[in-house]
Amino acid sequence: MADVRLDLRLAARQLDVALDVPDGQVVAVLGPNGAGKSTLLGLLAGTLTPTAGRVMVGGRDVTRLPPHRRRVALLAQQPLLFPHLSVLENVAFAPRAAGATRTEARRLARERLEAVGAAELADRRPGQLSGGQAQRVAIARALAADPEVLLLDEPFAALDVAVAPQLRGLLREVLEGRTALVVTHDLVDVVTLAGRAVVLDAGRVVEDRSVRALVESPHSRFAADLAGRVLLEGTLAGELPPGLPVEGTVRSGDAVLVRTSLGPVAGLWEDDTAAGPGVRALALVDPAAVSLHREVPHGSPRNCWPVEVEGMEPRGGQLRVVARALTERVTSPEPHDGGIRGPVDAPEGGQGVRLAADITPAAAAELAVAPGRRLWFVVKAQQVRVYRGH
Ligand SMILES: Nc1ncnc2c1ncn2[C@@H]1O[C@H](COP(=O)(O)OP(=O)(O)OP(=O)(O)O)[C@@H](O)[C@H]1O
Repeated sequence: MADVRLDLRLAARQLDVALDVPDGQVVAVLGPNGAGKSTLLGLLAGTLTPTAGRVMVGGRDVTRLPPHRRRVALLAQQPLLFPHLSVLENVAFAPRAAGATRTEARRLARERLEAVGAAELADRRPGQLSGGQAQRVAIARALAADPEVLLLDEPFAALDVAVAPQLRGLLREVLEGRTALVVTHDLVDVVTLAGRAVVLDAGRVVEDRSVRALVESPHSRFAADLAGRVLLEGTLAGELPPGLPVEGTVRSGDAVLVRTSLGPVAGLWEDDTAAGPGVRALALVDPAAVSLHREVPHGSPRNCWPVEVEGMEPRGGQLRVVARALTERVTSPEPHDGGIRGPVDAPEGGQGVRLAADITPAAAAELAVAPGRRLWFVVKAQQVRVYRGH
């Protein structure tokens, strides 16, 4: 195994990424469509050539080396096996190309097939394999090349959901202690395979943190979506809800207001660092903490957003209601309880912010939730986590 250090630009695709991956670390590479994930893997594997920069693998500069001399193996979404060769010959191909004798290459191929639970498939042709079997063979082939770095491009995307868990287990074993980059859109892959997550957007790294930190306190909308949360960006407001004993500097656990495109959002500052008005802040809303109402409810400090329902989808035993915020915004009107008195018009741009609430099917039926229906999304200030943005 080896570490990877890269600092690459590819002008034609507006990619500019620098990344160091220590020996033995598995990094999930995430980001929206067109962010540059596959381009990054292509540059590492050697199928694309950078405009500038370099790739180091274990201290070797491989930037100008052809793919087969990099010791970097790419496992693609489709297994891409040679159709005219048997499974054994497919796996033996890489060691053969690297100079092993026919006997030695075949012995190694059998060993690799054994390791991925596909020994009995050795004599078949790729056309006689299921999708999951073919992907096992592709894993064996990638390993047979004895790579120092493994690249995986959405390895389960083309597979039946029923097959993915077994292969994920296998891949987890295979990746143990290896240096690898895994491109995926799947949260399950991220948490089971990787310790670190890098989020790309428009060819740049926008987040680079531990998987745990990423899903707990996402900084990008993409990471928040992945973690099933709603992220509202803004700045800490200068004035605080009346009655709350917080002035000026804000410390962990304090009640705060964040000015967002939805208007002021009330939450709790949960950041190790103290902050003051004007600091860039992120408010994280857990859809499980959001309730739906026909009317604005009264009570403890709450954020209340009028919304128009867009749709619903099953989520565990719940229904996730996705809705767009409408313009005006109101929070509970009692002056004594620290709520923001309303109604308050949300600034331009607030309309259209997408919010989500997880409710029981019974509640959905009771409220007659359906696309186009106007309701109130309500979340207690105490359940909105606020932390520093970048
Ligand atoms: N073969 C190509 N020729 C020219 N431009 C391309 C090519 N493939 C991708 N691009 C462009 O390069 C940029 C990065 O694309 P890339 O495929 O790396 O994104 P991605 O993050 O892998 O997306 P996805 O999640 O959709 O696979 C995009 O702007 C895309 O339109």
